[in-house]
Amino acid sequence: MREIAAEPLTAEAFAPFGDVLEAAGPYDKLINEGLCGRWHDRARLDFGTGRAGISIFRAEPRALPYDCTLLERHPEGSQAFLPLHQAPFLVIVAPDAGGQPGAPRAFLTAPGQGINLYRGTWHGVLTPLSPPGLFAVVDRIGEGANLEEVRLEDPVRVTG
Ligand SMILES: NC(=O)N[C@@H](O)C(=O)O
Ligand code: NI
Repeated sequence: MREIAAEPLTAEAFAPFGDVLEAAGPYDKLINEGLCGRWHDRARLDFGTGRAGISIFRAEPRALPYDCTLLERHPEGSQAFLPLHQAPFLVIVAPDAGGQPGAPRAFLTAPGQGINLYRGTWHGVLTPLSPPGLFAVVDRIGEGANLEEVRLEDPVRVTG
């Protein structure tokens, strides 16, 4: 069993895997009569031959240390997880290594952060760490297979 420590999620560290969505730094536009900041167009969405869909996920909370036994990717589209709460959640990603996941990395979100996984990024499934585990998910709706799963021969234990 490999062991890795979860890192704080930052846009820089996550850049090879996707976007971090947060109201951080100066807003791009002030709208609604000056009553709303807009952090504009902050994610690289890609739905290939499909279309964008918004779904609601209610995922069972897990606990740290967390044993990750499966990684997956969506070859046909990006996937964004936008928490409908302010609780941190766990994000596990990995680079591609010849069509298989490479060395995994784990990130702990700050309250209010969401993520957008780039099309084809290896990742663990949605992993909340506290109830209610509610998220809006923006991903591809379309024909054809869009899920590749790899069960890890050497699971990864993620510590806090
Ligand atoms: N399968 C599904 O809709 N969700 C996963 O892709 C996930 O990353 O949680
Ligand atoms: Ni996924």
